[in-house]
Amino acid sequence: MTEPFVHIDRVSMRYGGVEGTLALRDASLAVGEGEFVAVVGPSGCGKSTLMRLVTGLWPPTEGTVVVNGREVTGPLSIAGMAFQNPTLLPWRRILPNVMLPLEVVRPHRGQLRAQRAQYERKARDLLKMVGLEGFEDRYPWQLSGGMQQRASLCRALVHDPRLLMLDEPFGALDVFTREDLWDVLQSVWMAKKPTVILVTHDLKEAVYLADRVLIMSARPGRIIAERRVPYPRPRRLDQTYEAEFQAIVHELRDRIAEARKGETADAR
Ligand SMILES: Nc1ncnc2c1ncn2[C@@H]1O[C@H](COP(=O)(O)OP(=O)(O)OP(=O)(O)O)[C@@H](O)[C@H]1O
Repeated sequence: MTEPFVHIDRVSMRYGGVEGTLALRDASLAVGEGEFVAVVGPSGCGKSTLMRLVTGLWPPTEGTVVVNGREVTGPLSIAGMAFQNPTLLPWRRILPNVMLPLEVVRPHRGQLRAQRAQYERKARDLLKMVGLEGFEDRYPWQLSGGMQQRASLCRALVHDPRLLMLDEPFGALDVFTREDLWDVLQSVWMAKKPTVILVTHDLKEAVYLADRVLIMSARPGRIIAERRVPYPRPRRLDQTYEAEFQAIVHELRDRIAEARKGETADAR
């Protein structure tokens, strides 16, 4: 088997010193290059913690995280990220907010001055794709929460990251916007094939988007099971109403319910 693009190997994470909260224990996970995985599990089981370790925002207490053949020891520049709360800079208009990674991430930051028009076109195309054409010159506070979230997604994608880390990016959106953005994400994935790790509470979303759904135990979290999703792409929203699709969603729900029962004496 080829090396996984993301390899989390027996990682534990304790916040706040030896007496602190054990968020992950002995968690392992391998994701192939270009694969789309979703991570689901009971609330508080350590999903966001897992994301922070992969992106290098926190170091693990034990174990290793390797991305693209290198151990992660600090913030990862090849990753695009989007979270549940849009984190746009309030003093910047939408277009420069979306273009921010191009100012920060190599090799783009060295090329930005020479290729500004091209980069700007790309940012505008993404904004158009998510339905924000005409809002490029607005400030974040002039947009609804859902619109800000779309802009955040554009910012996560603008530098064509090889790794896309999405932590509940659609959690706060209404169902129609959410489903629109699933298809935006699906199209981007089909076009560019980034490796994607998506944390979500929405099991339908997980099954619709991922190649593989990973199920975490209750805290201290680790991956306890996985479910492959057999459908070729592009997937269509009407498939989500089919019996087989719904059976997969139910199977995941049952497994998470079981994981919650194991919630635990074990949590320290
Ligand atoms: N910065 C922190 N300091 C201390 N404890 C933390 C910190 N971040 C998370 N925790 C604790 O670690 C555990 C796992 O949190 P985490 O946010 O990773 O879970 P989650 O699965 O993403 O939760 P949810 O499903 O509710 O979003 C929780 O008990 C949480 O309180």
